[in-house]
Amino acid sequence: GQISFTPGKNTDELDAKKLLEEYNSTAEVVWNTYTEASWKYNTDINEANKKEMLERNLEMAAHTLKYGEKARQYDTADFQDASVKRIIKKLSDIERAALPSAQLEEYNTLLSNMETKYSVAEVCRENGTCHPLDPDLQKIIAESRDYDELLFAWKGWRDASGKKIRQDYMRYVELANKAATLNGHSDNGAFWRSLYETPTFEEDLEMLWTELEPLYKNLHAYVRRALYNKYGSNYINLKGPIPAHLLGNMWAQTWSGIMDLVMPYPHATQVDATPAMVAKGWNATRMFQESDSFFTSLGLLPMPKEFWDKSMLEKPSDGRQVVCHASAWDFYNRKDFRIKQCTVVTMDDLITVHHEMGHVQYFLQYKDQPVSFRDGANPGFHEAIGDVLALSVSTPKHLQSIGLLDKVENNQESDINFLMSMALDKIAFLPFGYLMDQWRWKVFDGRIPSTEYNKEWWNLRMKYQGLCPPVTRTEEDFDPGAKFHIPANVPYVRYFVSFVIQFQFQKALCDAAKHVGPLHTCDIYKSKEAGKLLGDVMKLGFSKPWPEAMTMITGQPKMSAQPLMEYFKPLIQWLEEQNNKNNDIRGWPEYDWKPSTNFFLNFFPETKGAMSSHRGIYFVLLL
Ligand SMILES: C[C@H](N[C@H](C(=O)O)[C@@H]1CCCN1C(=O)[C@@H](N)CC(=O)O)C(=O)N1CCC[C@H]1C(=O)O
Ligand SMILES: [Zn+2]
Repeated sequence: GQISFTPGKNTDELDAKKLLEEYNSTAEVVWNTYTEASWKYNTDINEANKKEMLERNLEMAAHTLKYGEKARQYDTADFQDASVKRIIKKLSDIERAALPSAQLEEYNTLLSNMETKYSVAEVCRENGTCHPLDPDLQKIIAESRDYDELLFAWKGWRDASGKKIRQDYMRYVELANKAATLNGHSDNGAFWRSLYETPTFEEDLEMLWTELEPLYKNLHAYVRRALYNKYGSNYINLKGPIPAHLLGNMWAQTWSGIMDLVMPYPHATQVDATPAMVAKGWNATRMFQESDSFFTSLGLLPMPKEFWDKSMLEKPSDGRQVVCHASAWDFYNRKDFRIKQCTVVTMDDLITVHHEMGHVQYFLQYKDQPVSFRDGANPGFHEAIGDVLALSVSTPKHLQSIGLLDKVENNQESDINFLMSMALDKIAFLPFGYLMDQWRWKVFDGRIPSTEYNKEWWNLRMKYQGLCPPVTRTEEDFDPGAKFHIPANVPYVRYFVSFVIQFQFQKALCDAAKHVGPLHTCDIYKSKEAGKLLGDVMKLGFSKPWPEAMTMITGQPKMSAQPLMEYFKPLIQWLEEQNNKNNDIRGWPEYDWKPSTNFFLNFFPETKGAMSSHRGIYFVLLL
């Protein structure tokens, strides 16, 4: 047929293949050098390490620019090799390397400053003790049942973190958008969405949310009732939003921290393995070994020696400042893979261990792909792997088999207890996973101007999560900046995608493992068939469009909420009955209700406990 080509473009496929070989071998060296410098900075925050990391980042950008410009010379329309076409297309988007060098330096400096401010932020009491997020403030938010102590941690963290990066963030948005437009995108949000290669991506997400919202509203109503029983009508309105600091997590993104307040049947099987982990002297290494054993039980790959030698599995006690937010690292030399996690010995962190180990398993499985393909089929796939295995590990049966639960019964009440604990993480998360990038996409495309950053943040928190701030917020605040992924410039809708597809994967793997019975009781431990399904998809990396990978696992190419709804079916019915029995409405129509605020405590949190003393009275006299 007619040979089509763009005048002046190179259509020589062999040429292109040679270019890609050169790109791949040089990229491994440049990316490895940068990643080592980034690791050094993340595990020892100081000016020297920051300087080195920024320099290596510029070298990496120069490499991206050089090969990006070469890649753009090709017209691949008539190429035979689909992989060559796919890599040329990916290289042609050079992201931040498109910025003029002065702006690239400014951009990289902004990013490292924002992430550092977040990572070193702490909240100090009047008596001089200061609390970092990890582990102090997270522990208070998860364990305290004192409304004002929770407010101290919640407000303190936002004052110490988000508030401090608002200016940086405004400039970051400008530069991120400039880089995106220089690469042909309308804005940075459009660039982020393009990674899914799905023209109907936003509509697909909205449809999934529409299907899942009723589950969330039933859970929200039930939890609101439990919090009403605990904190009373001054602080909880049964027809209104829930104050955001009462859900057991600093961002109210998962609610398993308040399982004790919502436990359906206190006398049936317990589900929290934390006490047993502590009693049996588990430490971080033990938690990672347990996870490694689960992966290898499926026939997947063990962690290499470098992983155990070079990872940072606990918060250092030698005074070094580190980025504590857990993360998994690929060093792009096919040998070196690490996790950095300030691990604490809790069930919640055992789940995070599996999440991070899922990333490293993916790194290991695709390590022999060209660097351009060393990514998830889509970002949601990368987030789902570890969580799928954690669905099996979390079952009471599996926890008992590893000595973390003693009494396990097979009855309806125990089932409901288990499903409630899972719903507090998986269903509670959905609106948060969805709203994070709803906010950012609107910031990038200009629908949210910087004068309304915080107002629109709380509008979305109200609309999707049915939460309200416990104290008045203004545009002096910057609450989105109090969540790691915002200063760290990490997209978030990947987690919403993951929380949906991980149940599709679980259903498919449980079928492969010949599981019989309800989906929520499935434990794929030791199933080589399940492991093969997952391993074969991970080996592909980013080499094929994700619907092909989805079809390899589930037999069909689309995201679907059905398996998640099947998994939680028994609980959804139970919640409906409970909410009807309590005559509780679903939703928060009294959206402008506010919890009562104790004036002194909001402005003088240290006066907590000193209220009855002279100071309080003195203040009144002053007034
Ligand atoms: C605890 C977890 N840390 C992230 C993750 O593991 O995704 C870290 C930080 C940002 C990216 N990242 C990586 O490790 C990447 N290098 C992985 C990759 O290679 O793509 C995290 O942030 N989570 C887990 C559930 C919800 C969310 C949260 O806690 O809000
Ligand atoms: Zn992840």
